Amino acid sequence: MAGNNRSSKLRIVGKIRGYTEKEFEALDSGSEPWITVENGDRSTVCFGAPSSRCKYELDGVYGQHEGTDAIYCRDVKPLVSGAFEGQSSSFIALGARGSGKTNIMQGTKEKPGLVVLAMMEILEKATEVKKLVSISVYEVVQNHAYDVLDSEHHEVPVRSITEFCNVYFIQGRKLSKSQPLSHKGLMVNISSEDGSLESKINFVEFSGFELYDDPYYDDARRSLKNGMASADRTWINKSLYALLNVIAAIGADEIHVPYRENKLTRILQDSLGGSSHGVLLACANPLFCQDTVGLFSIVSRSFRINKKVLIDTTNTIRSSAKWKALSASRNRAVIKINGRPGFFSAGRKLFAEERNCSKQGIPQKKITSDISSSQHLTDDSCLERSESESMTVLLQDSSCSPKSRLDQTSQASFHCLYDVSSSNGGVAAGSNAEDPVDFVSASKMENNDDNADIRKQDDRSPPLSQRIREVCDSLKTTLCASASTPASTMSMNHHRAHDVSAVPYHVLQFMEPKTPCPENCSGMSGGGTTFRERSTGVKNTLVRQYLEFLNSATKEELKSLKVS
Ligand SMILES: Nc1ncnc2c1ncn2[C@@H]1O[C@H](COP(=O)(O)OP(=O)(O)OP(=O)(O)O)[C@@H](O)[C@H]1O
Repeated sequence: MAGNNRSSKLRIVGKIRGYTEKEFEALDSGSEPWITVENGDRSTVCFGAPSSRCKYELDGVYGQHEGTDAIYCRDVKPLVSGAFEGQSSSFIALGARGSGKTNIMQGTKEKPGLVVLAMMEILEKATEVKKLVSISVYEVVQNHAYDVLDSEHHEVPVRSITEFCNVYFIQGRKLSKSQPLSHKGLMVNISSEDGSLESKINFVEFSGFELYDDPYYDDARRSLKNGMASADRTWINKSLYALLNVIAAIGADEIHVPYRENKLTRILQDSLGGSSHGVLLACANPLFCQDTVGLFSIVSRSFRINKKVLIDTTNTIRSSAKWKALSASRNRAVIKINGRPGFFSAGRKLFAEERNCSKQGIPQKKITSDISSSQHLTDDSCLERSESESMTVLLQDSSCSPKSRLDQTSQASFHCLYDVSSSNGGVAAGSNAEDPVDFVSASKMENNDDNADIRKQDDRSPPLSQRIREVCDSLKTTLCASASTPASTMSMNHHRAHDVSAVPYHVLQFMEPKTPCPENCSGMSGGGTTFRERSTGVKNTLVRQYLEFLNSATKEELKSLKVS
């Protein structure tokens, strides 16, 4: 595999599984393969017959005949080397059911998988440089994390590959067999001799999924006797979207990365994004499988977002004022739509379109060609949408430009109020260390105490109601200060100015002086701004802030708003 040689911290690659004997026997001689790797750059995967090819570009695609060794050398070895330089990382294999994930990750006795190959090298290097290696094996089922090995100590030290295989395969498999539909994770911790953690590598085998619930498709899934229950399909698909949202946010260099939306992404938080490296391996069934097309369509979208950011960086567009303004406003737009990057909803739209096609009985060939055309449409429209959202926020921002001291105060407060990326649970991509969620805490989360998130959030930053009160206090102080100056005193009714400092905030924001200002007072009221103008400006800003807050606040935030 050649593929793209991008210097990205996140690589998105594909692997086409080889045929099983049964599949090979069932193939018509001379029939075209359903999925192929394009010969040229080896980074494009093609679905369907040559006439109606649907293509997706990734960082690289491993063909059917390329083994686990090839994936190891190109995509896992650098992560292992990085781990001994303090670089944490994640390797995530995902794909539809029966797409060969287990075979790639765990392998067989004869052909060891990526996990075993990596552990061999890690243990060898650790002995050389005198580091300690310990592992945690976990499963995520229904958004609950379980420690497979040792629920008390969470980490089991390993010194040799035999020891590792005993712990991982013999002990681990006993339990994992009872949970066939789960995300299986192996966390390898590398510590110094004094026991301090230096880096970790996460290997995740994502649960096999079924994106489509239509029995219309005569695809590979039919060979699986047990269909997936809809409850399982729901939680697995939800976590797939959560993971891809995180990948897309990292790829797009968003400030807010929605790690907290899912247990798995929380566990991976300190080894995915920020300064950590990551590889996403999309596994493909070699026979027709609509889920595989769906997966490649969404991962290639993440790839393009990532690539676009890299191109922008090269062209130094990102240093331009326009880019900065757009980027900053887009981040606020992202916060505004509940922390979900806007572009990802385009993915959902695509799925909805595909699903509708299938329900209407449109043949598969038609659907695949529709996918390729609608893909471009959704991509463009999602960018447009994102930018128009950005512009809305930009307009909102420009409307509170600092004309006077009062407005400056309110603008600062506006940013303070809306800078919720951290209080919302999001962690800036470059600051993972701020709030590490290691497996210890993940297993504690088994209790599924959703309020814990909110409480933790409260520990780190003051509640929103407190911030609003701060805004109110600073406004009152400013109003009082301007009221106490002789010019201001002349420009307004003294009695009213006195009252202003005493009225509660929720009354103050809707209050406006009823007595018209004398015509000559504008020259005396500082900066040519009358009290009425300032008051109206303050009122508008506050009303806008309040409406924004009421529209986006959670139930808990609304409850905490009670004015004491
Ligand atoms: N490279 C390969 N060549 C031939 N057969 C393979 C290859 N990889 C996997 N298989 C076969 O394909 C089938 C599915 O593989 P595997 O169990 O690894 O898929 P999976 O994605 O882990 O499935 P699930 O999500 O259901 O757990 C198995 O029968 C396996 O033996």
